[in-house]
Amino acid sequence: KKYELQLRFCEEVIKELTSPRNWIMNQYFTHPVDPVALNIPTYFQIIKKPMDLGTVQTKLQGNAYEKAKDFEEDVRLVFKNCYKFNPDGDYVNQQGHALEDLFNKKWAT
Ligand SMILES: Cc1ccc(Nc2c(-c3ccc(O)cc3)nc3c(C)cccn23)cc1
Repeated sequence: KKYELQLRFCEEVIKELTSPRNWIMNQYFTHPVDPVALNIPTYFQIIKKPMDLGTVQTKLQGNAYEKAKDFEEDVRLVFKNCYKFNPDGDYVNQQGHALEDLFNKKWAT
């Protein structure tokens, strides 16, 4: 029972993070980074564990997360990758922090 409730909460949170209402912030994080499209050939040398919020949502729907902690870890990996690749002050970095703030607010409730 407890597990289903946790899972439903994760669904609510990922829905909010990927909502078109938050497109300004989340557009960089809802799909896997495409190093060819973005002309960043070194991306996979810098980012060893790529992750994006679309993949998190697919994993959640496919029951790939044993517990909420595993879900949280993947969400935080998206932000960690963003800060590693996009230097402090860069626009995409700032959008990552803004989206992470939203996540922390929802996750803490
Ligand atoms: C030359 C250059 C510099 C910065 C970026 N960042 C960036 C990223 C990105 C997101 C998450 C992430 O972990 C890494 C990169 N996504 C984008 C998009 C969708 C458009 C423009 C820039 N974007 C792209 C190319």
